[in-house]
Amino acid sequence: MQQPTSGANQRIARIAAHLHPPTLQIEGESSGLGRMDCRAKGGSPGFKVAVLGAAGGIGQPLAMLMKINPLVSVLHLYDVVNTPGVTADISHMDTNAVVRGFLGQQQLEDALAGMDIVIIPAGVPRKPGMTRDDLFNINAGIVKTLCEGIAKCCPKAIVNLISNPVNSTVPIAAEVFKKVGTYDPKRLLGVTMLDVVRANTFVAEVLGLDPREVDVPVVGGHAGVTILPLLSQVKPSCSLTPTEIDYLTDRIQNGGTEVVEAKAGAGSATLSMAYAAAKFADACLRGLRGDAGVIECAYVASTVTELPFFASKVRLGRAGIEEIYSLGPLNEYERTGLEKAKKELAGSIQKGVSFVRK
Ligand SMILES: NC(=O)C1=CN([C@@H]2O[C@H](COP(=O)(O)OP(=O)(O)OC[C@H]3O[C@@H](n4cnc5c(N)ncnc54)[C@H](O)[C@@H]3O)[C@@H](O)[C@H]2O)C=CC1
Ligand SMILES: O=C([O-])CC(=O)C(=O)O
Repeated sequence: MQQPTSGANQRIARIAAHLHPPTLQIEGESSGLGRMDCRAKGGSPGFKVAVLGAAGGIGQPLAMLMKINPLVSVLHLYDVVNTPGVTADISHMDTNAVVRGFLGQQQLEDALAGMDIVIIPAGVPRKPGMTRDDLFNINAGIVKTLCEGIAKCCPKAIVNLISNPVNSTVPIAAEVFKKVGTYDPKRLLGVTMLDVVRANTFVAEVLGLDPREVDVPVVGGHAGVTILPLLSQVKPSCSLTPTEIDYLTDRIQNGGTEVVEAKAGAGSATLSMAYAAAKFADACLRGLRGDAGVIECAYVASTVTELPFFASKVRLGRAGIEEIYSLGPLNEYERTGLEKAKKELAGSIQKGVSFVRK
C-alpha cells in the first residue's frame, strides 16, 4: 500500500481532529464543555439559528432544511436526547452552515448564546383522540424552561414557537419574557405556517391550480375552529361554491387530525411541518436581512381583534414583526367563524397566561 505523503498526513490529522475534537475553540467564542463541534471554523456571513427539540420528528428534517438555507452560517441543534447522532449526520452535508450539537439542560445556555433566531419544536405530539390542548400539561413546562434560557442568553433573538398548543404556548412565552423584562412582542411568533401550506394545497386541488400559485390567508389561531381560512380572499381570486367552502374549511381546520389519525399513534405532522417551519424561518431571515415585502401569517401579540394574541398576515423585517395587517373584508360565513374562533382562543390564551402567573 502506498504511504501517504507528509502533506497528506497533515490533512488526515486535521480531519481526524474534527471527528474527535479535544476541546475545540471557536474563533471569537468560548467552547462549551463536552459540546459536539463539527467544524472548527465558521465566520462566513449569515445568521445564527438554533433548533430546540432538534432530535424529534419535526426537529430532524427541520435541522436538515436549515442546513441547506444559504442565509444560515451557524446552526445549533439542542435536545435532551440524541443530538450527537443528528449533529454528526447533518454536519456531513456539503452546505455552508457550521453545525454544533448540544445535549441536555446543562448545555442549553451554550446552545442559545448569540442566536439570531430560535425555532422551538420541542415537546410531545398528539395521539389519536387527543386535542392539542391535551398536550398543555407537558409542553407548557418545556416551553417555559426553554424561554427562560432565551431570556437569559439571547433576549434579542426572534422566536419561532411550534410546540403545541400554540394558542397557549405563545402567551406562556410572552409571560416568561415579561417576568424578566426582555419581552419584545415584535420578536415572538407562533408558527401557523402549516395551516397556510395546507390551505394552499387543498384550495389548489379544488381549483386545479399549481399550489405554488395559490395564496390563502389563514387567521385566528392553531387548533380546530380557531384556524380560520379566509377563502373569500384567495389569490388568484376565484369563486368557490358553498359546498367547496364547507369542505375546504373543514379539511384545513382538521388537517392536523387527518395526519394524527393516518399515523395511528406514531405522532403528528412532522415532514410537512418541517417544510412549513423552514419556509417561515426563511421569511424571518429574509426580513432580518432587510428584504422588502416579506409577508406571512403568524400568531402574534395583536390589536387586530380584542384578543391579546391573534394570527393574521404580518410583515417581517429587521426588527421582527414590522406591521400587522387587519383581516380585510369578511363575508358572513367568515364572520360567524371568527366569533367561534375568538371564543375558544380567549380561553386558551388565559390558560397560558395563568400558567406562568400562578
Ligand atoms: N405549530 C404547528 O403547526 C405544529 C406543531 N407541532 C407540535 O410540535 C411539537 C413536536 O412535535 P414532534 O417533533 O412530532 O415530536 P417528537 O416527540 O418527535 O419530538 C419532540 C422532541 O422534543 C424533545 N424534547 C422534549 N423535551 C425537551 C426539552 N425540555 N428540551 C428540548 N427538547 C425537548 C424530545 O426529546 C424530542 O426529540 C409537538 O408539540 C407538536 O404538537 C406539530 C406539528 C405542527
Ligand atoms: O395536529 C397536531 O397535533 C399537530 C399540528 O399542530 C398540526 O399538524 O397542525
